[in-house]
Amino acid sequence: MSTAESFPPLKNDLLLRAARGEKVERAPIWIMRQAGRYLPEFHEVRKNHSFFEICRTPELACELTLQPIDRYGTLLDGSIIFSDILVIPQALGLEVEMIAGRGPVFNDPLVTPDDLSRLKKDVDVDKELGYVYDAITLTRHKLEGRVPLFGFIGAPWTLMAYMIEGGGSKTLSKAKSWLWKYPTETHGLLQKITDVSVDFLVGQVRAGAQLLQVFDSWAGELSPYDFNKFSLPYIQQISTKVRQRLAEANLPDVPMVIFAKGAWFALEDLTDIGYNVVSLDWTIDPAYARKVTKDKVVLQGNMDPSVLYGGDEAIRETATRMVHAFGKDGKHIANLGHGILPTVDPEALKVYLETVQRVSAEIRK
Ligand SMILES: Cc1c2[nH]c(c1CCC(=O)O)Cc1[nH]c(c(CCC(=O)O)c1C)Cc1[nH]c(c(CCC(=O)O)c1C)Cc1[nH]c(c(C)c1CCC(=O)O)C2
Repeated sequence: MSTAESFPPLKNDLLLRAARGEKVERAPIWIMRQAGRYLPEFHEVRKNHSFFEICRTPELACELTLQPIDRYGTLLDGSIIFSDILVIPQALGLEVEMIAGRGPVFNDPLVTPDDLSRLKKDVDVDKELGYVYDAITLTRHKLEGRVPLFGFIGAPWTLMAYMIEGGGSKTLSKAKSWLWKYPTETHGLLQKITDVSVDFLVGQVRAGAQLLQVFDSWAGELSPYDFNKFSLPYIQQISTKVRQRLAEANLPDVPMVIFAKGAWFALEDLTDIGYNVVSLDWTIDPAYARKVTKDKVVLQGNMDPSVLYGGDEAIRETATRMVHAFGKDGKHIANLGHGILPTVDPEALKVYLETVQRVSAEIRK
């Protein structure tokens, strides 16, 4: 395997500097789901391969990771490895398929704690998910240092919810019923996912990931009380243990980002659990977030992804307002408040990227 020393030198380190909380010349920008279905070049590749086949083929995962970087050039300051949060449930032994029009579907989701015996006992994460590491290493080379590369995972609560619901769900009532009916088994499952996640994130850094993001996409479905009990302790463990393990292995102490979608109530707690960056969805006002987080973390986000359907003028106006709201003193990584939607015009995203870069440079002069 390649060592960090053998990767091409980084030419644009704006995202890394901003994530560490340094004062930078303008807000860096990248977009959640920037490699995906809104790009015609994505569909060109996708029509010949299933989704998880792409994830498991490092050359294809690399090609898709690079598509937005090739298209937008210097308008993007970061990349994220093409993969999915559901590779961990797969590594634990569950079968997941991506069905057109429906999204992810588990063939045999967990129904009661008896089903936990179907999960693998000792998961050799490096063996099961080595294909992600290979994709990361290859991509670091092919990026040629243009921008840094994110690795990622789904948070334990979000993954547990998928494993029980068996796919998307409006209410998460099946997964939530576990919290109260089977609290002991729930904590056991969350711990198991956490342990695998720690190994997996360390492996991603060893393979070349320069930042890490944890997606707790379903955080906002929990009450504050249940979030504190069933999500927060595990995402905290992840940052603490990953940093310990990176130090022990002499690997770089990479910046970590937490995105707990919908969990506005947790904003203050999220500043104290070992993450450098807290990612905000669009329902949180940037000035409010700055006040609550007391400048302890870098903030990421947060334009409503649907504004990209609103025409160039609305995009410019909203993006400008957002950049001003996060302030000229920095500590902001621009993004959307959630992933870019699949039917957005790629030219609309370009307007957003251009506006953010221009306005944020202007106000910091
Ligand atoms: C919840 C979640 C998933 N996956 C992910 C999350 C967390 C982020 C979020 O909250 O949106 C994370 C993810 N999924 C994908 C990436 C790749 C990198 C990138 O952001 O560019 C990342 C970071 C590719 C993907 N993951 C998926 C696609 C589309 C697959 C296809 O071609 O059909 C892509 C490009 C499929 C996927 N994967 C998942 C769902 C619910 C779906 C279907 C619906 C949807 O796309 O939003 C699970």
